[in-house]
Amino acid sequence: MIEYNDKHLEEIQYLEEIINLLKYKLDIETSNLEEQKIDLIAARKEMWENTTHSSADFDKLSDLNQYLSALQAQTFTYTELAKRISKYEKMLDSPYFARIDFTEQGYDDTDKIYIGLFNLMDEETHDIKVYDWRAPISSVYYRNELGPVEYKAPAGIIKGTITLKRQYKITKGEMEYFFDSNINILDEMLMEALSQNMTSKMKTIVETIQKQQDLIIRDLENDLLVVQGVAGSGKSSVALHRIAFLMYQGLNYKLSANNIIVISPNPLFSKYISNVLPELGEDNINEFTFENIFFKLYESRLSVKTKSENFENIICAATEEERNFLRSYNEFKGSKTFKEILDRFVYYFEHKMIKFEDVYFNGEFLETKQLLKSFLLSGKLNMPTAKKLKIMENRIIEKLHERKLSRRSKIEKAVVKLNQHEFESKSFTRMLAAKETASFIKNLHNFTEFDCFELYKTLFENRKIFNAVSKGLILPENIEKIINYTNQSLQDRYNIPYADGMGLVYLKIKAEGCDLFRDIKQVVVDEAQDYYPLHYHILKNLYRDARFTVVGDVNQSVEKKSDVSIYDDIIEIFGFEKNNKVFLNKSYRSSYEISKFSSKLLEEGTYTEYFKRNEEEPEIIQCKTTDELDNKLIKDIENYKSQGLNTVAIICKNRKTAADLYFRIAGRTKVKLVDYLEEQSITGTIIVPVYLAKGLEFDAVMVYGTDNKTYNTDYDKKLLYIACTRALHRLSLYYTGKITRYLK
Ligand SMILES: Nc1ncnc2c1ncn2[C@@H]1O[C@H](COP(=O)(O)OP(=O)(O)OP(=O)(O)O)[C@@H](O)[C@H]1O
Repeated sequence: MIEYNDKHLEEIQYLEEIINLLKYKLDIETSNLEEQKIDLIAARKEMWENTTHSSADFDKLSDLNQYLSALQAQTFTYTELAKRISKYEKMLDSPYFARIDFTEQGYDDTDKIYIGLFNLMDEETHDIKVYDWRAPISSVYYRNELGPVEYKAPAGIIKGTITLKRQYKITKGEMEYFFDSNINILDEMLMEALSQNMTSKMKTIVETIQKQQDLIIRDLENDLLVVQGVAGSGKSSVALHRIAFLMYQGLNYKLSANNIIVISPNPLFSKYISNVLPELGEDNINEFTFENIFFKLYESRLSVKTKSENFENIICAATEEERNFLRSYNEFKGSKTFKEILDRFVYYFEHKMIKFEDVYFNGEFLETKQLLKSFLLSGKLNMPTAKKLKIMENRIIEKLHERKLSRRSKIEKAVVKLNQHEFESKSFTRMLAAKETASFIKNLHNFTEFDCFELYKTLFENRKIFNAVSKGLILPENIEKIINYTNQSLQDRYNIPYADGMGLVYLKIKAEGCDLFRDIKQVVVDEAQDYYPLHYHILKNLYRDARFTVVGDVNQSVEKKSDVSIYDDIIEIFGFEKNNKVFLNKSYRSSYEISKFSSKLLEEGTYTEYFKRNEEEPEIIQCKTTDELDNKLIKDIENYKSQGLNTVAIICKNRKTAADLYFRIAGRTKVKLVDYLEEQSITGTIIVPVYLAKGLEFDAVMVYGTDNKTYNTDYDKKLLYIACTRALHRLSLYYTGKITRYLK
C-alpha cells in the first residue's frame, strides 16, 4: 500500500508538472498568436494601401508580389502557431496515456518515457517530457512486454530493457487511475475503449493500438502494403493512423496533407473518417471516390452513375437473369481482359484510326502525311498519344509561323488590288490572315485532337475494331449482349454506367496522360475487395509516384466473387519489388455475442478471433405482418434510445426497401433516411441500405427483412454479414414469412 501511495504521489506530481508546463506554454503561445494576428492585419492593411490593384502598373504589381510572399510566410507562422495551441489544449485534457521505463544497453540511467498524442519539450532543460506516440521509442510500448527490447531509431537499432509499463486514464487534466502491466497493452483499457458508445465520426485508437496493428502503422519498408482484415479488425483505423505516422516521419518520408489521398467507397464513408487526422493533430487529407476521379478527368462534359447507384441497380434487378447479366457486365469491364483491350485499342487508334493528311500552307507542303505518321509511330516518343499529337501539332504551327509573313504579303497584294485605301487594306489583310490561320488550325485539329468519349463509343460501335483489338483474348460468352448494352447505355453521356466510367478513365489516362496527381506520394485504398483489376491499373497509372496501402476484407465483398487471391493480383498489378501482405484476424468492434453470431455467416474455414466483451445476445424477431414488424421496430428503437445507445441503424437490403420503410414509420419515430443521393451524416437513428453502411458502425443495428426471399444467395449472405458486423452493442434481426436459410 505504501508502495502504491509513493507511486501515486510521484505520478500526481509529474502530472502537475506537465499541466503547469502546458499552461505556461499555452500562455506564451496565446499571446504570440495575438501579436501575430495584429501584425498580420497590419501587414494586410499596408499591402492594400501601398500597392496597386490594377494590372496596368507593372512596377507596383511586383511590389504586390513581394508583399504577398511576406504575407504568405506570416500566415503560415500564424497557422502553425494556432495548430500548436490546439495541440497543447488537447494535451491539457489528457497529456499522456502511457509510460515505459527504459534502460539503454550500456547506460545505468533509466529513462521514464511518457507517451501521449504529441511531443512536449521543456525548452529550458531540453528534456522531452512527453513523447509523441509516433516517436520511434513509443513503438516499444505497443510491441513489447517487460524485458529486453530493441527499436529502430533514425540512428540505427537501439537496444535496452523495459522495467515498467504503465497506463493512465487522465481526463480534464486529472488523474483518474493508472495501472502497471507486464504484458502487452492491457485488455482493461481496450475494453473501456470498445465499450463506449459510438459517435458520428470514427475514433482514434492511439492509446490501445495492438502489436499487429502497430507493425502496419509503422511500416516504412514497403512500397505496397496489402492488409486483409476481418470485419472490425481495425483496418480503416490502422490505415488512417498509418497516415498520421507517415506525416510525422523524418526527412525521407515526411508527407503533408496534399501528398496523401484516401480512395473511399462513397462520400458517407469519407465523412465518417474525416475526423481522425484532425484529432491526431494533422491536417485533413483528400478523400476521393473513383467517381470523383472520373469527374476530375472529364469535368462536366460527361456524368457517371455512382458505385452505390450501380450496386443498387444490381440488387434491385427485376430478375435473377438480369442481375447476373449486370454482374457479368461489371466483371468484364473491370477485368484484365478489358484493360488489355483498351491498351490495344489505344495502339490501334494511333496506327490505324488517325486520319493523317498532307499539310499545305500558302501553296507549299508543310508536312507530308507519311512524315507525320512515321514521326508519331517511330516509337521515339514514349508518351501518350495526345501528347505526341500535340508535339506534332506544335511542329507544324512553328513551320506555319515561319511562312506567315510571306503569306501575309501575298494576301496584302491581293487586297490592295481590290481596294485602294492603304489603311483599310492593312487591317483587312490582318483579319483575313487571322481567319485563314484559324481555319488552318481547325483543320489540323481534325487529326491532332480526339475525344475520348467518342473514341470509347467507337470501340463498341465498330465491330471490326472490337474484333481486331480483342483477337485471341478469352471473352465472356455473353459478349454480344454486353456490347449491345454498352452501345445503348452510352447514348446518354450524362448517365454513363459506372463500369464504363472506369473504362473511360483508363482510356483517357492511356491516350491523353494525366499529370493532375503528381504530388501524391501515399495512397490508401479502403474496401479494396470491391474493386476490379482495372481500378488498380487506374490507380497505378494515375499515382505514378505514390506508395500504396490497400486494406480490405474478402468476406465483405458483395459486388463480385473474391477470395484472398485478389491481393496477389493487386501486388502483381502494382509490380512493386517491396511489398507485403498482412492479415488482421482479431475483431474488436462488436461484442463477443454479436461477433459469434455473425461468424455463422462467414465462409467455412475463415479464421477469426474476437475480443471478449460480453453483452446481450442478438435477437431474431419474427412478425406476422409488415405492420406488426413496423410497430415492433418503433418500439425497439425507443427502447434502444432509452438505454442510452447513441446511434441506431436500421439496415435494409436496398434503397427502395429503406425508402419504403422510412415513409411508413417516419411520422411515428425520429428517423433519418440515408441515401447515396445526398450528403448525410450518421447521427441518431438512421435507415440505410446495407452497401452504404459498409465501413461504418453503430451502437445498435436492426437488420430489416431477413426472410428467405430477401437473403437467398451467397451474395446476400455476405450482405447480411456486413449488416450484422456493423453493430457494437446490440443486434436484432426482423422478418416476416420464413427466415433466411443463412440464419437457421
Ligand atoms: N487497437 C484498438 N483499440 C481500440 N479500438 C480499436 C482498436 N482496433 C480497432 N478498434 C475499434 O474497432 C472498430 C472497428 O475498427 P475499423 O472500423 O477500423 O475496422 P475495419 O477492419 O475497417 O472494419 P470493417 O471492415 O468491418 O469496416 C472501431 O470502433 C475501432 O475504433
